Amino acid sequence: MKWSEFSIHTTQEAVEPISNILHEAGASGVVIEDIADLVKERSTVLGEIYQLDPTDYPEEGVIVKAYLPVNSFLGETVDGIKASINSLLLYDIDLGKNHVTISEVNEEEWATAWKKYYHPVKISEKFTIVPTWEIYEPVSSDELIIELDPGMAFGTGTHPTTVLCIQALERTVQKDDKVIDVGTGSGVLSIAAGLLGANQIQALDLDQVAVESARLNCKLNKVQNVVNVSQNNLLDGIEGPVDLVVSNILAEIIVRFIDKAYEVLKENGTFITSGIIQNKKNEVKEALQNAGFVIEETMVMEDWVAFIAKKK
Ligand SMILES: C[S@@+](CC[C@H](N)C(=O)[O-])C[C@H]1O[C@@H](n2cnc3c(N)ncnc32)[C@H](O)[C@@H]1O
Repeated sequence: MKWSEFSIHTTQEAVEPISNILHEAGASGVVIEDIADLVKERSTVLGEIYQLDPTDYPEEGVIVKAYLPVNSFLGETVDGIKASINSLLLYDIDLGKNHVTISEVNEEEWATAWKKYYHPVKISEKFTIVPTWEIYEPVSSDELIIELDPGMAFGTGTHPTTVLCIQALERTVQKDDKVIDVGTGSGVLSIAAGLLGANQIQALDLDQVAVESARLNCKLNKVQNVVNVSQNNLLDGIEGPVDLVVSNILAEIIVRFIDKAYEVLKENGTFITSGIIQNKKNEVKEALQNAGFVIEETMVMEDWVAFIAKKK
C-alpha cells in the first residue's frame, strides 16, 4: 500500500491537539520532531538508548508527521485536517509557521519511520516505558515496566503530559483503589494504575482505535483483569464512587467534565488532570476550585501543567 506523509511545522503547544486531529482523521502513527528533544540533556545511567539524528529535526519549533493511506479520499482528508488545525486558532493555540507539506512514502519506510524515535525511557522513580520491539533488562527489582505498542493511539508514554500523570499516579494510587482514566489513548495511565495496585480501573476513550489499542496494551502488561476499556464520551453515564479520576486531555475539554468528576469521586478522592498548556493553567485551576476541589499539588514539565486535586 502507498502512504502519504503529512508534515506540519508548528509549535510545541500545538503538538497535542494536532496529533489528536491527525488520529481522528485516521492517521497511522504520528512522529514528533521537536528540537527540544534533540538538545535536552539525558541521563543514560539507567540504560536508556538515544539515537537521535540532528538532520531529522527542525532548527526551531516542532514538526509533526503523520501517515495517511493514499486513496481517493486523500485530498478531502487533507483539506479536513488543515481546516481542523486552523480552527485551533479559535482556542488561542499558537500554530507557529503552520506550514504543511505532503509527500509519498512506501509502507516499509512508514513502518520504521516513527519507531526509530521510540526507545526505553525511565520516566519516574518507578516506571520505565519500553516499546514492545525492544529488549530491556530491568535495572532494579522494584522497577515497574510498561510495555507499549502505541500503534495509532496517542500515548507513547513519554510525552510530558503523560509523564506528569504517571508521576502523580505514583504518589497517589493506593492498593485496591477504584480508578477512572478519561481519554485513555494507548491505555498507558490505566496500566500504570494497575501496576501500582489499583484493582478496578475504567479506561474510557471516544476513539474506537484507542479503545482497541488500550485493550491490546493492557493484555501485554497483564492488567486486563483489572482494567475495563470502553468507548465513552468523557464521563457521560459513568457512576461512582471511585477513589481516583485521571485525565490527560486538553484544558478546553477538562473544564467540561470537572463537575462530573467531582460527582463520581468519593469524599477525599483524587482528581489528576494533565494536558494543560501553561497559559490555560489558571482557567482550569479556577474551574477546579469552583467545583469544590482543593488543589494539593501543581506539577510542571516544559510548557505543561498537571494538577493533583482533592474532593473536600
Ligand atoms: C492526549 S491523549 C492521552 C492519552 C493517554 N491517556 C496519555 O496520557 O498518554 C487524549 C485522549 O483523549 C481522547 N479523547 C478526546 N476527547 C475525548 C472525549 N470527549 N471523551 C473521551 N476521550 C476523549 C483522545 O481520543 C485521546 O486518546
